[in-house]
This record gives sequence, C-alpha cells and structure tokens, in this order.
Amino acid sequence: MAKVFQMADASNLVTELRRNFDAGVTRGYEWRVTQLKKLLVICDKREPEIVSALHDDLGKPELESSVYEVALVRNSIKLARKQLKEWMAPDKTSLTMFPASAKIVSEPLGVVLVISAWNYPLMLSIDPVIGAISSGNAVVLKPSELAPASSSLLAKLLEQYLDPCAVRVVEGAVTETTLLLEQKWDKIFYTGSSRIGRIIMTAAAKHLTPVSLELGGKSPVVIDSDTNLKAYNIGQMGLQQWAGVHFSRLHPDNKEYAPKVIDSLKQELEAFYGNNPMESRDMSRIVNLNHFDRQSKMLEEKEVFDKIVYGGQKNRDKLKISPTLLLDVPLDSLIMSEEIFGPLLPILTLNNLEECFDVIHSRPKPLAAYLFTRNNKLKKRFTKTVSAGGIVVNDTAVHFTLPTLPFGGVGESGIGSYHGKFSFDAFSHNKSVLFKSFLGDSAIRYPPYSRGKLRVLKALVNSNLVDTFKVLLGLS
Ligand SMILES: NC(=O)c1ccc[n+]([C@@H]2O[C@H](COP(=O)([O-])OP(=O)(O)OC[C@H]3O[C@@H](n4cnc5c(N)ncnc54)[C@H](O)[C@@H]3O)[C@@H](O)[C@H]2O)c1
Repeated sequence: MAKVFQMADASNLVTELRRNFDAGVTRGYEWRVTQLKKLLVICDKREPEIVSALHDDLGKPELESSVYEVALVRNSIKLARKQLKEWMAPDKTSLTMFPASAKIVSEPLGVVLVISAWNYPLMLSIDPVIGAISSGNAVVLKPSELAPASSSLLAKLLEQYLDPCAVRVVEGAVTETTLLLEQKWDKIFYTGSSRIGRIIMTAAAKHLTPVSLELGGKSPVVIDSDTNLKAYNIGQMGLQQWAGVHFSRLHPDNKEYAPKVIDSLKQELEAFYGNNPMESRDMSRIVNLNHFDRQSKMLEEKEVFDKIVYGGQKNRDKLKISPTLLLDVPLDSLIMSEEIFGPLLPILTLNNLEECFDVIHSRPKPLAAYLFTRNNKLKKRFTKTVSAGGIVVNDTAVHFTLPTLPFGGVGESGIGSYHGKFSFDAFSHNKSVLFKSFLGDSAIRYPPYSRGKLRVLKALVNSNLVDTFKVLLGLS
C-alpha cells in the first residue's frame, strides 16, 4: 500500500529542496540544460506510454495526444534549450553612469510549486515545469488526481529521468494539495478553476507567496454575419475543445443567418464524428461521473432542454455526451452562467454588436474571446473593446501554441502568464544591481542641507538623470 502523504512529508520535502536550492544545485546553466534535455528524452522515448495514459484518463485520440500534448511540450523544451543562454544573460542597462554601472539580473525565485489540471494533463504539468527549471528553481509538481494514469506516469518518468535533488512529483487530491499549500513556497503556479484558485491565493497570502493563476471561465465567440462560414468551420478547435460560451451577432435584416451557422456546424460535426458520434473513436469522453452529471444537469434544465438543435445524446456508463448545439437558451440558465468544459455549445442570436459587448461586459473577463468576421473595422473595435486574456480573430485557441505570445487570463480568468520567455519570467525575479566605485561622491546630497544645495539638486533632478548622477557622484 502506498504511504500516506502527511504534513511532515510536505515539510521535509520543501526543507530538502530548499537546502539543495540554497547549495546552488539548480542555478547553473549546465544543470538547467541537462534537465531540459532529459525532459526531451521523455517526450521522444516515452510517447507511446504518454498517449496510452491520456487514453486511459480521457479517451483522448492518439492524434490529439501526440500533437496537442507531446509535440507542443517538445517545442517548448526545444525553445527553452535554444534560448536559455540569452534569457539568463543579464540585461546591462547602462554604462553611461560611469563610475557606476547597472544591470538587471534574472534570479530564480527558489522552491516553487506547480499544481495542474486534468484536461491537458501532460502539457499543463510540464510546460510550467519547463519554465521553473529554465529559471533555475527547485520544483514540486502536483498533477491532477482526476487524470490518475497521467499523474502516476508523470511521477514515474520525472523520478526516473530528472534530478531528484530539485524536481519532485507529489500525487494526490485535496488532502495532499492542502498539506503542500501549508508550506512556504517562493511561487505557486496553479492551473484550474477560479473557485479553487481563490483557495490557492488565500493559502499563498499567508506567506506572501507570489502566484500565477491560470484559471477558467466562459470564453465568448462572436460570429458576425459577414463571415466566411467555410473558414469558420475550419476553425472548429473550440468545438473540439468543448469549452466556452458562444455568442453570435446576427445582422438584423438577416434572420436567416442563425440556421445557416447551425447547419454549417452540423455538417462539420458530422464530417468529424460521423452520424453516430457516441461511437466515434475520435471523440474524448467526459473525465468522470461528477463532470458528466454536472453537464447533464445543464442540459436537462427547464427551458434549456427544448433548445437543443443538434446532438444531446448521453451515455452515463461510457461517460460520453455527443456534441450538442443549443439555440437561444435563457441568459440566466446554468449553461449560460457556469463554465461548461464539455461538448455543449449554446448559441445566442443577438441583434447587433452593442448587444454582444453588453453580454460580454456583464460577465467576468474571459480567458479568451474569439471573433469571426471579414469586417476590418469590426476586428479593430472588438480587439480594442473586449478585455480578455487573449483574442483570436477567425480561429480559436491557436494563440496558445505561439510561444511569442503570453498565455494567461485577466480578472477572474487569471493572474500572470506563461509560454516561451514568459514562462522563464514567471519563475524569475528581475534583480536590479548597481555597482559603484569608491571614486568621487558629492557632499551636496548629505546634511547639513542648505538653500544652495536644494537649488542645485532641484535643477539637476529636473534636468536629466545622467547629469544628476554625475553631480551626486562628484563628477561635475
Ligand atoms: N487557464 C488555463 O490555461 C486552463 C487550462 C486548463 C484548465 N483550466 C481550468 O481548469 C478547470 C478544470 O480543471 P480541474 O477540474 O482540474 O480544476 P480544479 O480547480 O478542480 O483542480 C485543479 C487542481 O487543484 C487541485 N485542487 C482541487 N481542489 C482543491 C482544494 N480544495 N484545495 C487545494 N487544491 C485543490 C486539484 O487536485 C488539481 O490538481 C476549469 O475551470 C478550466 O477552465 C484552465
């Protein structure tokens, strides 16, 4: 029987990692690169096991696991390896302050905790770990217990390949996470729901620990009637991901447009999963009974059930819900007020853009907002008016794959961001360092103060910083 993880285990773990961090184990370039290389070996050599674990947990098709989990993680590791020297190099801001010089040094925060979610169990765990290692931290990963096969595989692989002095995995659920949260960390990086995000932030506040919170919520999609529906169909990543709330903006004179959007979505879903999506091997299942029942409840709600225009089949034993489209459900229904995180797509018919903005603004700021249109003015207005973690026009979710873009939420959808260099920054402190020689100093900045000193200093401060420094350093 596995040993029960207790308070002493959590405390000893952090003490041990802190000792190793303080001894400098993780700070050097070589250690960081070695760990990154080992992560790459995991991706290259153990992909079949990863794909199999993701299938056990979520019924995830091989293509989705190989591309959206393993390949994306592999790219993140490669980028970090390639850029690491550059990221680590101090930013030498100014030599003009001779005989003082200054630079910004990126220093690791220390011992950090990464808590991840179940829907992309590999990527949401390893991507932040790449950032933590690249910045030279010791790290503990707590994967989601709702994806148990992936969690135990991550524990096994990280133990086998990475340096146990500084990289550890703790498996478990609320009890284990709560024990971990009692400890003093130098950063907590959390991916999950906004509800638990509040618990994480409260625990972090006790030690004044900084947090990154990658949270959820409802992400709106606005479909303008001036849209190439064919192109819209190509961008159905949103449907495949089963997340979000979708609004359509319909031209007032074109009431025909809603059925067109729905027909086009139906066609595309049938092309994806055939006539019997419940039997399709390309469709993941719902993660567990709780989530199945939660989504069933949304569908069965009064005034929602009869709004189903496509799909709606369910199989509780197999944890499958078929892709389901709903038209014009009430705004105060469960499906429109809670995060869905499943294959249900409510579509609202709205009369104009103002109404779209009103609905979006009446809700917490989303992780992402999407717009489908050919209209350039509308694109500009949307990107300017809508506050969201990220915006994609004429596609969904692809901003996640671009390491040059920070990925994260705003308001209730999250705090902080990551990916590429932003992951390195998320786990680093920008330390200002100023070196001064003993050459020269000016009595003007010291007491006893006088009107003369005040006049000169004011003039200098109002003029230019470099001259001010020169005077203060006794150089002019
Ligand atoms: N912003 C993003 O990048 C992103 C990505 C994926 C998922 N999400 C969000 O994550 C959520 C789905 O994932 P989930 O169901 O795993 O989220 P969750 O919040 O239930 O769980 C996430 C993690 O928190 C831990 N946890 C759960 N209850 C806890 C408690 N009481 N105290 C301490 N820790 C606790 C879990 O063990 C798990 O590791 C959705 O809201 C989704 O939008 C966000």
